[in-house]
Amino acid sequence: MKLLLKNAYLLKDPFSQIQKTNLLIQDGKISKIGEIQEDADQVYDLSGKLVMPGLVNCHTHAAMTLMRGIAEDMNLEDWLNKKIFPIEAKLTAEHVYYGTMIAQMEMARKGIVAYVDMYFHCDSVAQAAVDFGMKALITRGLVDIDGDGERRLKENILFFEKWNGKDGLIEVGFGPHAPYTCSLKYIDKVAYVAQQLNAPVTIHLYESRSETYQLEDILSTNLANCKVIFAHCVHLKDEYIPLLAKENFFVAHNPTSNLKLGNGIAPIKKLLDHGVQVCLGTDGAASNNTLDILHEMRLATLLQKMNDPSNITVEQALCMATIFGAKASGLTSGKLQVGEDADLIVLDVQRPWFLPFENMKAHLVHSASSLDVFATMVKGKWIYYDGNYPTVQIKEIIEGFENSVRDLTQNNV
Ligand SMILES: CSC[C@H]1O[C@@H](n2cnc3c(O)ncnc32)[C@H](O)[C@@H]1O
Ligand SMILES: [Zn+2]
Repeated sequence: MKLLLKNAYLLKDPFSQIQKTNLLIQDGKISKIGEIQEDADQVYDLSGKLVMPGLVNCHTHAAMTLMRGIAEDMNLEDWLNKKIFPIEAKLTAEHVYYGTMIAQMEMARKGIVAYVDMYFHCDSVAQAAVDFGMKALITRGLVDIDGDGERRLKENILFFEKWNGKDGLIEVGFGPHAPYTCSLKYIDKVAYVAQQLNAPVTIHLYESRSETYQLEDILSTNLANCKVIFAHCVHLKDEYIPLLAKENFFVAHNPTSNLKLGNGIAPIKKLLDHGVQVCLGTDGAASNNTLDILHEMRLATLLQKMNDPSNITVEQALCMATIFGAKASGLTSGKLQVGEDADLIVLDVQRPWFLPFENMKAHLVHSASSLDVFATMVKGKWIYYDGNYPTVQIKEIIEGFENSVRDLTQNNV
């Protein structure tokens, strides 16, 4: 299958100049950029539109769309213990499928091509990603404080064997939840298994003020040898920052969730200055309440500028949302060049807030909103195009989602 995207403005990566050009996409990959004479099966005239690398959401719990708006104005501890955990105890595979589907529809609408998930009923998450055509690094959330950690780890291993690499869309990793729900011994064991399987790990770290464990202890486990995405890192002691500057470590910054749950602002400027690889996440829809990486990119940037506007540049912001997220997730390249998967988004830039055109990169960070996203493509397939979701039956999904919410909230509100 050959697709021709004609007359588009192209931003190949955060550091390149925008140029007007054409892209040929063949069998899911970018096969040519420039003058194209070849015939294609489908031709799209993208005059007035900008094509750029798709955004990556490096920390979420997709199915928590089911709990969006259910617990507002609470701190992390009460939010989790009083509201979220009791509802999650009732989750079924079917609920997670529909919750994940709705999350994916939202993310695709907002220009996200790939996400990193930590949750339960992972077969449902993976099935939803494959059915929708979105890329996902999926981890089984692992906890051992209740003595049932081994069973969960076995489940994660079986899930790895079944789904890792599926359709070039799915990567499977391991998700020890946090140092306050996992013993050091358990984190060590999970990381050992992940290392043997060459699988990535993601874990919540230093999200709230009450998290006072020692980073040296966490990094004395096998985690040090794994590719790890540390979500949050808000309450890091200064001396811990250099310990995270490693090729195999990434920090997923979730500014909206951190503010909304009253946890504060992560030291992103300091992390970047020390060479830590920072990417962006939304966290779940129950603590955000949107799944919008363009919004996170702008908020992250503004928060770091609070004391000094030179703290973070337009290019750094775009890198966090694209290339760094791509590298952290391992799902996509974050760049549009020949030979790469066609994981891209199309923005309608014929709007007053994208003028003057010359300063487009700044507009992408500081003026754009997700409503400017016109289309989203993963591996050469449109998963969102001008108001439509070509891969799914929207009515059936909304019905399944609404039934799931009804199941979960009966006798609970
Ligand atoms: C064990 S599966 C994932 C687990 O994480 C919970 N969760 C969602 N958001 C957060 C957050 O901000 N901090 C800590 N834990 C979070 C989710 O509800 C699942 O139980
Ligand atoms: Zn989280």
